[in-house]
Amino acid sequence: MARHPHFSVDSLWQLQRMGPPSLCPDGAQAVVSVTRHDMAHNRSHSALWLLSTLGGAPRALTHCGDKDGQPAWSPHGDLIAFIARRDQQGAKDEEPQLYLIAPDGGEAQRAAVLPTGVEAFKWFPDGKRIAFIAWVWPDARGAKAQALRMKAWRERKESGYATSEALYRWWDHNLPQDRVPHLLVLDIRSGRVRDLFEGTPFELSRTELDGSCFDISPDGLNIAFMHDPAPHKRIDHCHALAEIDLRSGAVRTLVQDAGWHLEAPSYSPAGDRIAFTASHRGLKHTMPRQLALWDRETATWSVESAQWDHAVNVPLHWEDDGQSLLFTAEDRGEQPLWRFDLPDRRAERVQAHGWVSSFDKRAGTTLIQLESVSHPPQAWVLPPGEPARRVDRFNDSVLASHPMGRSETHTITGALGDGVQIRLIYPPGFDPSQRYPVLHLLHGGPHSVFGDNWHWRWNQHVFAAAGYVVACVNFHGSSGFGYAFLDSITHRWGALELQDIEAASDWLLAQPWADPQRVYAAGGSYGGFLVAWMNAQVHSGRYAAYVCHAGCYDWQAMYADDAYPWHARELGADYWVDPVKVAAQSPSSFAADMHTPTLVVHGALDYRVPDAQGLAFYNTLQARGIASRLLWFPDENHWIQKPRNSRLWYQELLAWLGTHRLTSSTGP
Ligand SMILES: CSCC[C@H](NC=O)C(=O)N[C@@H](Cc1ccccc1)C(=O)O
Repeated sequence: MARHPHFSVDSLWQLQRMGPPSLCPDGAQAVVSVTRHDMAHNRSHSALWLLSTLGGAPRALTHCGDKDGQPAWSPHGDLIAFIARRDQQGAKDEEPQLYLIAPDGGEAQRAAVLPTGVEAFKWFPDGKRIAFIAWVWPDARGAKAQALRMKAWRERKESGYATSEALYRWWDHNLPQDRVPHLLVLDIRSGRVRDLFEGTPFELSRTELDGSCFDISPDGLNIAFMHDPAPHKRIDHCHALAEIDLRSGAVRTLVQDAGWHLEAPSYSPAGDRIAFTASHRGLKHTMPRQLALWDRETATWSVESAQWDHAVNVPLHWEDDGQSLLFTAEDRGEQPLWRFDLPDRRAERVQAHGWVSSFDKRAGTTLIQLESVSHPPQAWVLPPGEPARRVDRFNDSVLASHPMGRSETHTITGALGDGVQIRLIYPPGFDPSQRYPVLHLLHGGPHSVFGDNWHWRWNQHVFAAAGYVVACVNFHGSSGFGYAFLDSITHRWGALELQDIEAASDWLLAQPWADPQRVYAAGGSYGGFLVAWMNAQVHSGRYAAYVCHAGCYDWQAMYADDAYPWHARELGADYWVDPVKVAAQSPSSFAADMHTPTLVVHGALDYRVPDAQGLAFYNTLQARGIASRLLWFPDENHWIQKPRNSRLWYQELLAWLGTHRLTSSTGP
């Protein structure tokens, strides 16, 4: 029998990545964007595909585009709109544009030429108009004036960026200089565009610019949106909900409360209520998103899920009867789809197990994208009263020909005597009578999780197939284990997490298969902070080597990041108020105690954890004569996203780990 090669970074990049689905009105088909990668040419290509929920084979819908994304089926089913940057009809798009295509064939047509491009959009219920988000110059009136400003901007010879804003960059890009995100409406037949915020001080959230930041009422007469009501925008401001009357253009505030951050408005089927998420930032920065409702008749709002210890994800999807809502929410390393029943304020799982990354529901048909630690998102239809049925086959042959090891979870006793979950991923053909190296992968956030979900960047199976038992500890501060667990690390970053990781290492080292000379830890961002922290806090000879990817090293210097207004709420103080408290949580303060070989990785375009953090850490290790290596990418951000850079990343990590083991002189 032929032996299949193990899963590797090359097999990872052979897998196709499916975007969120949009169902047609009768639920018989869904459209998705599917991205394929070309390792040889270091390129990616996205096209639209149709999936039948009734049993037919998937069908490619677009062929000419290169980056066709965010498809949405029109309310009458006759068209699919999507966003693309194309070279067609004698014009090359300078900015992403809206395209329309008939689901049964033909090629897509540009819906209009939108000078400032389009970020996200939604169909009006009449199927004749589309509301979309674009970054516009607020002082320029009309499409012609915007086009002139855009042309002048593109042709300028200076590259300097000048701003007086507090919020001017986000993750990996500068926000467009002097432009703000507005909501516009395109009339498809006439091509006319109206800027709903023109001449007003309103703008959408500068950082959460997707279709969930606004919603169109079922009668098409109003649009509800979230926005920062303060004139000087900051990421730590609480957002309010407002509604614009499309006939008069008048905007009225629906809910505004300095303590509550409000997001993702969604009209009920009758339009009489708006569901949204609310988190009480006035109390704590870490407060979870709860489900809330605004009532038109009484003009009052209420939190509906206060007694349910889960953080509600967006989007919120109303069931047709207006009595319940669908959304996803994490639960102990899973992320099921839930139905929240409004009359008795109770949540029940719609999908029993696993990790639902996105979903849609039309005409009684529910389509979910279900992933696990061992496969990327797959499309499943959930027929009422019947077992779930898979409706795509995108990656089956690649996965079938690259066997993976099994995975399981254990609960150990961690800091404060609490139960802490470890997810283990074993090498293929794992034999417990043999010895294996152990690799901790530490997640970022800190308020996120290594759940039963697929990872493109920290793919556990690539490491497991190279021979490591991979251990993912969901340390204190992780999401999905209740609010007390999530908030327990606030103002003392590093302390409890380290106890959990160390307890997990004790547990792992007690297993007969664990090689005590080959225990490693690697992590990105907050996970990178943790490995830098471990390097100073854990005694020599415990871990053979570390990998610190985009790690936070010095919380004072981290003020160069785009999230600086959040620091004090997590660390307990700003550095000028209590420098000792901030320094006590910074790995840089303990550089003299570091001793373990470390690979430092950083991308120069990372604005969340600027690369000066990684460079300072690496230079310190070099200056101190500790074995270290730097992998620096001039063209990557917080994440390594290009196929060839990703391959180099995995190769460097595996080579680094492979060359380090403890000897009798170094430990254990
Ligand atoms: C809680 S503040 C950090 C927010 C954020 N969380 C979402 O992932 C984040 O970017 N975390 C970084 C690490 C970091 C922590 C604090 C300030 C800047 C960056 C991560 O991705 O781990």
